Amino acid sequence: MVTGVNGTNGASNGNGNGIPHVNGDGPLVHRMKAHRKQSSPMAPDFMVSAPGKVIVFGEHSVVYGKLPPRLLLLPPFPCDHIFTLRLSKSKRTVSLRFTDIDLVHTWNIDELPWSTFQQPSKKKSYFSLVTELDPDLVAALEPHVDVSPDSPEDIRRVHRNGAFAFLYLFLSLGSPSFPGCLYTLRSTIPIGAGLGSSASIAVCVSAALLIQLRTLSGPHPDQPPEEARLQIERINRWAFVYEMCIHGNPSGVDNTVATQGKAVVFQRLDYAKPPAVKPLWDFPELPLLLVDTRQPKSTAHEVAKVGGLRNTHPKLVGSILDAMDKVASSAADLITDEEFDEEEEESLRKVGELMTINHGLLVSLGVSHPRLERVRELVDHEGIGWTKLTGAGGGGCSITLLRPDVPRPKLAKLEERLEKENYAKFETTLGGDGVGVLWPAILKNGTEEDEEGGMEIDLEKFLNAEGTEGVEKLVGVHGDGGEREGWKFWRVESR
Ligand SMILES: Nc1ncnc2c1ncn2[C@@H]1O[C@H](COP(=O)(O)OP(=O)(O)OP(=O)(O)O)[C@@H](O)[C@H]1O
Ligand SMILES: C[C@@](O)(CCO)CC(=O)[O-]
Repeated sequence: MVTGVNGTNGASNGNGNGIPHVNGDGPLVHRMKAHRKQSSPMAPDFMVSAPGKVIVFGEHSVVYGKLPPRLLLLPPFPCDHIFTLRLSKSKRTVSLRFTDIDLVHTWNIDELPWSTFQQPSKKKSYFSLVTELDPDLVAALEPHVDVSPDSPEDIRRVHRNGAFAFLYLFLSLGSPSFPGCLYTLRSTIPIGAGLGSSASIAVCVSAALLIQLRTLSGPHPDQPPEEARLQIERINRWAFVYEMCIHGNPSGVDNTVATQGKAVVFQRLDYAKPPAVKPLWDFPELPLLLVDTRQPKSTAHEVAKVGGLRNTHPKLVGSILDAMDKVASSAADLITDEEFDEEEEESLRKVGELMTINHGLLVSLGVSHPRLERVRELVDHEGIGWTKLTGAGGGGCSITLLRPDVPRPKLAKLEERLEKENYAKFETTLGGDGVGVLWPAILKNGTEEDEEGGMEIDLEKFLNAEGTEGVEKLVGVHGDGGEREGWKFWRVESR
């Protein structure tokens, strides 16, 4: 949930503990449980967080919407965190601070191409379903997105993408009277590792802007599930637009799972309609080892590569994509079968075999990488599980389903080998919450300040937190003892 802290604008009720009035969904009254101290001038309005994801089956084939395209996903922690700080009304600037990629840029709000975005034929509403980027809007942003012209080409391109995606949403949703703002992001998800870092940011930016527009009333404890679902849908629609700016032709699966959380089966049959998303409440706790090759890759590049191969060999690639769909649907049937038991060798072996087949098909599409093949080789050599790449491939991460009886020394040997060869291993909690809001940005995080209502997370603390661990410790959604008091989530359904 999003929280208004500053009290300098309409989003706050004057005490800093109010929630904005809501367009369409009726007003929401929510009071902070804890007594609040005076806000510091560095305090942000609110924080938004969204998780990354692990694709267990169906990457790439999902882009082509085959029947039945089914994809199993698990969103893991860690999370992204976006922070927004509202400046004084007299400041007519919008600033973006993407610290992980050293992108800091400020635009003068009055110099942005509002006239193009506000034309009646172009203007979108906060609930619009946008399925392609408008070339006129893209062209209008062109003079504003080359924010690091003196940087090396690769950095320049990443900064350009970030600036472009942010401005596309900012100008589509905002208006020339939008107040001056600073958006600061720190992420605990490795970039370009196949764990959905871009989708997580897409969801954070979308949620933050929609909250600022006061188009979302939640999350709040008494929210009816239909209302929560509608709001999640709005966030997801605009997150998809952000993903289109970064990736060109995304399926929408990454932003969907980052918005909704949990494990889901995702289907996109028709791009003109929202995707069908089925949460899997009882997704088994599979013993997965997640390994990062530390080989950077680009989803846009890998998706374009498969597209090129499909154009050259339409029938052949078509049948490979069909086979991948069949693997994904077989896995969905298997895992949701009453007989499935994640502690039993037979059940795990069947899922493992499907992973091996899925990986082989991905290899045939050319989206593996020697460092991914090396992980598979090491795991196969020790005979301790089944491995596949996850996400777009071309580097990034692999997942290994471990056999139930793997002797500890064998696993330790593998981990030692991986470390020597510069791989990173992830411990993750899978199937967690989706987008969350901290409003106001006050959190009980195990310090003495908890007794006084919690610690106010100001921008300085946020920027100075050391590394991923520091960010997690300061503002992480989950503290050591479970969910942190403060963060709120849209609950789309109960079991
Ligand atoms: N922490 C971050 N700060 C700013 N931009 C980021 C950050 N993380 C990712 N991005 C944006 O997302 C792009 C990487 O997205 P990409 O889809 O290639 O990787 P991914 O989302 O981690 O992987 P996958 O799509 O396979 O899950 C970067 O080039 C950058 O534009
Ligand atoms: C490769 C892909 O299927 C998953 C990337 O995480 C692309 C997409 O679905 O947009």
